[in-house]
Amino acid sequence: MIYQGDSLCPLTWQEERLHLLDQRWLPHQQQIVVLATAAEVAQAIKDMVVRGAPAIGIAAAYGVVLAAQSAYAQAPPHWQTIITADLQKLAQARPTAVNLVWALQRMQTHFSTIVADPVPILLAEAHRIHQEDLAANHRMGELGADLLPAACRVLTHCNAGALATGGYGTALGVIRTAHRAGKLSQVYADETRPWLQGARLTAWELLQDNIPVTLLADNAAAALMQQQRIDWVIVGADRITARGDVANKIGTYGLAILARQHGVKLMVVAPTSTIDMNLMEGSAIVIEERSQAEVLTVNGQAIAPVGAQAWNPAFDVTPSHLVDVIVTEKGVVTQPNLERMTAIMRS
Ligand SMILES: CSC[C@@H](O)[C@@H](O)C(=O)COP(=O)(O)O
Repeated sequence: MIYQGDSLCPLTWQEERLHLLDQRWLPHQQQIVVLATAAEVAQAIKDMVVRGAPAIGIAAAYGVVLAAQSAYAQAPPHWQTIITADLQKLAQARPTAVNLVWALQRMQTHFSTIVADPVPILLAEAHRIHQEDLAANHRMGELGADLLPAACRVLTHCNAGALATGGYGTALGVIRTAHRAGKLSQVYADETRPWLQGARLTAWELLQDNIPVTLLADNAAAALMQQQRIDWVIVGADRITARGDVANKIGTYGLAILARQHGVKLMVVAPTSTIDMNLMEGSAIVIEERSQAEVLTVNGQAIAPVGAQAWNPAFDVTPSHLVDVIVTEKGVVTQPNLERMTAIMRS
């Protein structure tokens, strides 16, 4: 297991290498993968060894350090030209989470000022991106928990926890803080088919912190809300547009509709690095489609007849009018729209 201070963390930089806690094998095995090249980092992001929007961004930042390390060793004056292909590989690893290109752009802002060995400067920036994300999560945890009533019953979807971020988590950061404050009476987690982030990662992560969790098959959420057993749905995001439309794990949109129908509130918790002010409409967000095998098999075992096909979008888009509140590290946006999103980004 990897820790940042007292926070579980999916990745760390040690001895000039990126170490990842391999999320494909949790909760049964805790394997660490050690990566030495940017191409390996891009592949690890594609394969979901590391996943979750902020964690993907942080991993990509360290990927740039690995690219620069190798390019500078090869031909010092030409390192920036040599790493172009690596930067492209990293940028294309997964399309939906904007944190990936956000982190790459942030790393590249230093390129024009670097005159000698780029590694110390780029490594310092990657560490900063990581630490800022951790701090943002703690802040969002406080802001989000403040919005919850006493004895609150919450439902979360996918894994927007320490494992998906630089540590502590976004949606799970709010749940952690609220739990510590004694404000939660029940935490439900959707199993989150097909990759089972909820069953495998969220349930594991919460139990590591001794936070009791009740797992739901995704299709049980409607009945739970109908029985008035949920007060807030709390989720993370992969990309939020300028008017507040939210791309997040497939199934979030369905939960948002259910929540509105049953008078349940929807909270989206995401750092400003997840907000893409260049896009207005959620329909413009590129939604990753993953392999059919993720739906047709479980643990490598077929669960459907040979010949069945599957559609496997990794994310969906929830329109802003179904979102009650977006919590960022800069503050809270209620009933998000362009004006309010612009104001928070400028604050
Ligand atoms: C803080 S993580 C926010 C999102 O990235 C999370 O909710 C999510 O959808 C993760 O999807 P994944 O496909 O596991 O990378």
